[in-house]
Amino acid sequence: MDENELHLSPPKVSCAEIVVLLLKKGADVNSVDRWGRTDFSLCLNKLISVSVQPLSDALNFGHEDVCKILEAHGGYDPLGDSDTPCCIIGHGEVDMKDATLIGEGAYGEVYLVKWRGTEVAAKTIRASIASNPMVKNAFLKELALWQKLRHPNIVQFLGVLKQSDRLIFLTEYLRNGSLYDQLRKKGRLDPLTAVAYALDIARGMNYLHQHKPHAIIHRDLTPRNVLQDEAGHLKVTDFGLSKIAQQKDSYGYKMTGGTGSCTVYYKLICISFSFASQLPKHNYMPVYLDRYMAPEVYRRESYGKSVDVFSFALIVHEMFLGGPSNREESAEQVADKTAYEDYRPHLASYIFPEQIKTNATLLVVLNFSGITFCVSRFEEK
Ligand SMILES: Nc1ncnc2c1ncn2[C@@H]1O[C@H](COP(=O)(O)OP(=O)(O)OP(=O)(O)O)[C@@H](O)[C@H]1O
Repeated sequence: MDENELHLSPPKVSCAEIVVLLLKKGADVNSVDRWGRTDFSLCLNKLISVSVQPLSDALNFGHEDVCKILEAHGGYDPLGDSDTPCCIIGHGEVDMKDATLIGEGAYGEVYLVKWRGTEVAAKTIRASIASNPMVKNAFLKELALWQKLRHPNIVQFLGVLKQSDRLIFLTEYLRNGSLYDQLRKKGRLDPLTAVAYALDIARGMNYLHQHKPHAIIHRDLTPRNVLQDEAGHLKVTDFGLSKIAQQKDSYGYKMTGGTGSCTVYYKLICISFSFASQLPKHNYMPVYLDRYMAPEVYRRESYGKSVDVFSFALIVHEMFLGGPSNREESAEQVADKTAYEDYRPHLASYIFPEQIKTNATLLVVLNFSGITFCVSRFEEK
């Protein structure tokens, strides 16, 4: 099928026509994707690919007609301000033959390498992903946005390694590995450590959410994407890269059940950086299902920054609990129950630290960090 056309039974309707129609119906211009998909065109889901920000997506795929319509209606490209190309590091500067393998994720392997006398992490992107020019382009745009960010709780991006055959980028190296590894080894964290970690993550996320001119939504905040430096501080990494996974789906990659090891809750501790309902919404269809996914994402509804708040709350819960309460269930089962049965993992009062329940200074500390936190009533069982 020509990707410019959707075969509705009959007649054929072009994407541009659908977009115009939906805008007339009052659809939010930043929620209509290049396929004309909005909340109320979900019936088209089976026919269409999925996208994140409509205008960036349309630009990426060269749908000029759709771009014009979206721009005329005030659509924006959150990546538009990242025109600055990624900092390129000459391949002679890093010897990949001397690289030590640190780990492997969905996109490729991660190595420890030396660059300018410093240990840094080199993330390789599988050739099967990077060899597609459109996907590579989208990836580089994301990296260009990342390269502009500077925050003590955001992993520092350093540059893209000039390699003809592969896509490799360098970030700072965090010696203590991921929060996921730590939780797996140690289990439940002591309350003060958990609070300190929560603040680190929240500060990093708050910085992303306050990014101007448009908020950066992580979409894939999990303990695997939170790394720890030698001093014990946590830093958030890999934001925005979940979009690339999404691209993978369009090219026939396998949807996985997710590797997330944990589960969690939402109502018990409701921690919000901001008033989620007032935030801009986007459509996003996840490829990797995981236990941290907000119900609206799983249900393919419009979403905003609050999806990260959901994942964040789950991580906080897990730090107190030490692991998922329903390990026996698959990520998909958990996501399904959360989205459609209003399931929220239980946090028993004997697990929930007394200090957190009663200690008013916690709220002061949280507010002091400039983040609006709201710790809701703890549900006793
Ligand atoms: N900058 C870094 N410094 C130190 N270790 C890192 C760094 N980035 C990644 N790692 C390690 O490499 C492993 C693989 O990372 P990667 O980001 O590729 O995948 P992941 O986050 O574990 O999973 P997924 O790709 O599904 O998100 C991580 O578990 C982490 O331990």
